[in-house]
Amino acid sequence: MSESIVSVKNANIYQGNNLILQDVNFEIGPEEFVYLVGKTGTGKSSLLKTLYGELPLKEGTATVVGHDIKGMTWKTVPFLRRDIGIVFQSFNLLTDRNVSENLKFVMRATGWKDKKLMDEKIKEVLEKVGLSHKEFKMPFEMSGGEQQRLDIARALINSPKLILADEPTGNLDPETSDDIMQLLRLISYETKTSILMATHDFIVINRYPSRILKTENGRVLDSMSEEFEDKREIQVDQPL
Ligand SMILES: Nc1ncnc2c1ncn2[C@@H]1O[C@H](COP(=O)(O)OP(=O)(O)OP(=O)(O)O)[C@@H](O)[C@H]1O
Repeated sequence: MSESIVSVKNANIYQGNNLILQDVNFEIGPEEFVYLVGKTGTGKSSLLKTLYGELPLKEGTATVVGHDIKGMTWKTVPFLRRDIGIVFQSFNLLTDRNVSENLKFVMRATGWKDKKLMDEKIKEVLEKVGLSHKEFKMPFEMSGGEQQRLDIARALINSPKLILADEPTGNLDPETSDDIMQLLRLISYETKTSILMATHDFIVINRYPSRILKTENGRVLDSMSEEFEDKREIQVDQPL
């Protein structure tokens, strides 16, 4: 695999002192779309949080878009966050600010200053997610699908090479989930962004098949590995 976007080697993932996943090894290449599946409580969010610097990496190594995750501090995490996009199940929008202000908040926090450039970028990302002309809408005036589109627009502000998405369709009905999946896949394709997406949504996985990482029994299984093919352990034909 050429230059990895994510590289995790012999990593142990902890919540506090509790070991959640051990000896985690995988790489994600440019433009790859990878699902992260597994039963509830098996460590999907913990793994993602470690990759975006919310949980410390105590053992092993991980590189995310060129950032060494080990030893990250509150001072260095913002540099990592500038280079990745994060999409949440619960959208995490500022409910008292409109669409444009939600985007500007992130822009200011990540060093944007030029007003004209900011307006241009806002127009560009809103167009990309299908929210053109909605810049003055408040989150409560928008449907769940529109709020998720705004969350995705926010993740795209700094043109990241990687999006980490934690159950982005978890709060949406099947039709809206499908729209959001199409959008994420389009973004991955058009903007050459790698995406690692945690999901329980087996309908989505079967409809848009792609590589799968599965958390199970304290390990991460990789559908690309020979071990996985031999054992045929990952079957996503039922709710996870
Ligand atoms: N803030 C926390 N403090 C302590 N333990 C936690 C915390 N968050 C999660 N855990 C524990 O870590 C383990 C893994 O949880 P995690 O949220 O990573 O799983 P998950 O696969 O993402 O689950 P879900 O599919 O329900 O989101 C669980 O045993 C959980 O109870």
